[in-house]
Amino acid sequence: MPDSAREVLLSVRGVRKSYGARPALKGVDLQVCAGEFVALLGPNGAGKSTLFQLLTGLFNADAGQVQVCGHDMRVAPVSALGRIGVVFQQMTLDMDLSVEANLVFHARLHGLGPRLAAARIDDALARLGLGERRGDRVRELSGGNRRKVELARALIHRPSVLLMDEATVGLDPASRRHLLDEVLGLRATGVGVLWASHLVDEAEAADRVLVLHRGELLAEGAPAALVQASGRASLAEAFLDMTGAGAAAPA
Ligand SMILES: Nc1ncnc2c1ncn2[C@@H]1O[C@H](COP(=O)(O)OP(=O)(O)OP(=O)(O)O)[C@@H](O)[C@H]1O
Repeated sequence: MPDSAREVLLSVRGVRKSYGARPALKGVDLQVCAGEFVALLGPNGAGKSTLFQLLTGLFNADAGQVQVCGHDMRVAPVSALGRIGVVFQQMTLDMDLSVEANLVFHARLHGLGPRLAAARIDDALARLGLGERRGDRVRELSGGNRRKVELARALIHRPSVLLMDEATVGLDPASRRHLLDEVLGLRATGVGVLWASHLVDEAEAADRVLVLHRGELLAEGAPAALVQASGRASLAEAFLDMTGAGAAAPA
């Protein structure tokens, strides 16, 4: 369970979604609190992307409720979405625009004035070690640096909740580690993170792990607690027991 002393930033209750007759989410409940890193671990087809689409307002759930900082996604979508930053599984930068132009575009979408946008872009690029690359077209960057730019973009409006959907897919081990460490470091700023992955090692440092399988949450707890409850030696083995998935190690 989440720490009851912390503010709940993201609340999902009883969320259901089907594609035709096929259920993708069968009544999911979860919370993410301020300064918390929650790993949503699930094999392919578990329903992670469907959940993220609901959380980002791309479509509505068949039933249930999503609230961001107290704003209901159905009733007040603009307020709810304004508190969210997201990095989707598929890259969504404009490859032919520069790093800076991509960030400026997004800052304007969020209503940031030119001065504030410039200051935040300077700050983000410096922190991510991309200051020298600001004028480069995204097409010229490595996969790891593209993901860093997406992270900078997701944070430009200072969201309360950061959603990361399989954000390390296709990255080499060092780039995966850098991105994960960068996001783990956001806890100190009070941002609540929901990190979806099928890679167990990415969940090892989470405050809580949620195991999603075939549209249902099978387990929830700190990594060590899940391992202990499973009677297995590692989180990877516990996850394999629960899901039967061959997802313990990165591809
Ligand atoms: N647009 C769609 N139409 C029909 N079925 C879909 C659609 N999108 C997802 N599904 C099905 O819903 C279930 C959940 O899929 P989803 O993509 O949300 O899972 P996931 O955990 O993100 O998996 P992956 O890591 O493979 O993307 C799967 O059975 C999938 O086949």
